[in-house]
Amino acid sequence: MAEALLEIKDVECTKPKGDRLFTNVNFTVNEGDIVVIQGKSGAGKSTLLKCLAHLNLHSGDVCYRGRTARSYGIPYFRTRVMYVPQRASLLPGTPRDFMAAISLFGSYNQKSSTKPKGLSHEVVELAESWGIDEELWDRNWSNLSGGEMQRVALAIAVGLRSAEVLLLDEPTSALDPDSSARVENYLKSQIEAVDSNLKALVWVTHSEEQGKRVGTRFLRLSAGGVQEENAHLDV
Ligand SMILES: Nc1ncnc2c1ncn2[C@@H]1O[C@H](COP(=O)(O)OP(=O)(O)OP(=O)(O)O)[C@@H](O)[C@H]1O
Repeated sequence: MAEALLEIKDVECTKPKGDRLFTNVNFTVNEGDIVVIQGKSGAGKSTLLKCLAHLNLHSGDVCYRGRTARSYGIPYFRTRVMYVPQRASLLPGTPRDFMAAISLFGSYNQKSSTKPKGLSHEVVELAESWGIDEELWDRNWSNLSGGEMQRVALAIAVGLRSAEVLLLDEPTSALDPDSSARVENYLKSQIEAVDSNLKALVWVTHSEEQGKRVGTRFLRLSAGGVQEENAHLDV
């Protein structure tokens, strides 16, 4: 049986005003999984991803390879279980600044002999293969289009090769169908490749078609928790 990468146990989250958003969220993410999460608008899908990355207050446990985030140290944990936001426009500075900052966590794959400095080129090349000109790395995030932001943020998340699980929040919502297909195919190929650092994806999407194309498992989030379905859900 595949090793559990993430175990989510009794996760519950309340809104800032105290109303409960969701409770009783339990599921496991295994190597090779592309877990598609769907649910009504406002159900808390983005919030759930942030809880999994320890970016949002919650109760319950999220264990990565059998250990809590605190036992690893939260910054390190976040480089292994990495949240990729739908919009990176609120980040300060440029994508190049951001990549340098997260490289400083020293979280690149310890098994690899490649240092973060060398990885930068790989990240830029990956983004280039998705149509991102190198000039964009030195523009402020706020001056990139939505689709450019998404591709740059994804290229950093994948190309740094520190993450084993990516938490993808509608990662291609601003992309045209061709760009979206390129990103989907690349991510799927990474999960299928035996030598890839990337082992699983948790993917929030509103697109039924995209869910069918990428998903290996399907969860629906509601206030009472997540429901796993054998086949793709109709939204
Ligand atoms: N910082 C915040 N302050 C107050 N309320 C918030 C905050 N963040 C999220 N919410 C509320 O929590 C609920 C869940 O939001 P969330 O973005 O997680 O839902 P979602 O399922 O991802 O929605 P969508 O499908 O529309 O993107 C919404 O009612 C939202 O207004």
